[in-house]
Amino acid sequence: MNTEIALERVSHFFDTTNGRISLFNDLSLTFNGGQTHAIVGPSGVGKSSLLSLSAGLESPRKGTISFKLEGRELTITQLRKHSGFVFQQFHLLPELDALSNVALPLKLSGDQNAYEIAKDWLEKVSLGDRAGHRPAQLSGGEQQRVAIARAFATQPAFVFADEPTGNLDAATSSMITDLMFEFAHESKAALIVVTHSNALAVRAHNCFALSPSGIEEAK
Ligand SMILES: Nc1ncnc2c1ncn2[C@@H]1O[C@H](COP(=O)(O)OP(=O)(O)OP(=O)(O)O)[C@@H](O)[C@H]1O
Repeated sequence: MNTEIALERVSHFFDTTNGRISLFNDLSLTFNGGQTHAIVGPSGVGKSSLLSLSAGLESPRKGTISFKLEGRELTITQLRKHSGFVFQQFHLLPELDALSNVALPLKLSGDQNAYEIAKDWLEKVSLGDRAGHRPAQLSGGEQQRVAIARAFATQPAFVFADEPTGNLDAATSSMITDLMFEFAHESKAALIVVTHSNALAVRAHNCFALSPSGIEEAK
């Protein structure tokens, strides 16, 4: 299956009132479908920006990024329909309960069985009994499990995760990492994850180390 995100000679920078912040120059890499990819590197080097570009949330200043699903080029709008997201700060809607948070992207895509599917996913992350609880009534680890259920419930081809274990203790991080990798393997989604956690990075098929001088595959 030819599913991939390909960055070709991508350069990115921000022009600020204090001058230009250059992140990377002429960077080329491919994230293949059905595989797990970690992006590691020192703070401020541009990992989150690289993830954002790879997810089509931002456009690079120079170079091209193409998205393919089973050999077909995807537009950004099509890519969005096939993408799931997990963030360090969970990004759940505070006024919705766990079930509605997971059901929301399914409802937005017109799925008639949104609530049944969401219920199954909450059970998969062992939160079936917390379906009626809002994010404020859940711990950080529980909120991240809801976010993971939401990300995978739509059967995405690509899941983008930015520091998904950044705010969690070691035991909870390990549980969250297990869930993400288990679901990525089961669903054959490409998982692209930015992390400072070595324990998480070593689980990925590919580990890309970003540094001021460029990117290299760490294993
Ligand atoms: N919208 C923006 N405008 C100006 N500068 C930005 C913007 N977004 C990011 N930056 C800067 O770009 C650099 C890279 O940021 P980015 O968040 O991608 O790094 P990171 O490697 O993910 O860092 P960390 O590991 O600390 O989260 C930082 O210096 C940041 O301040």
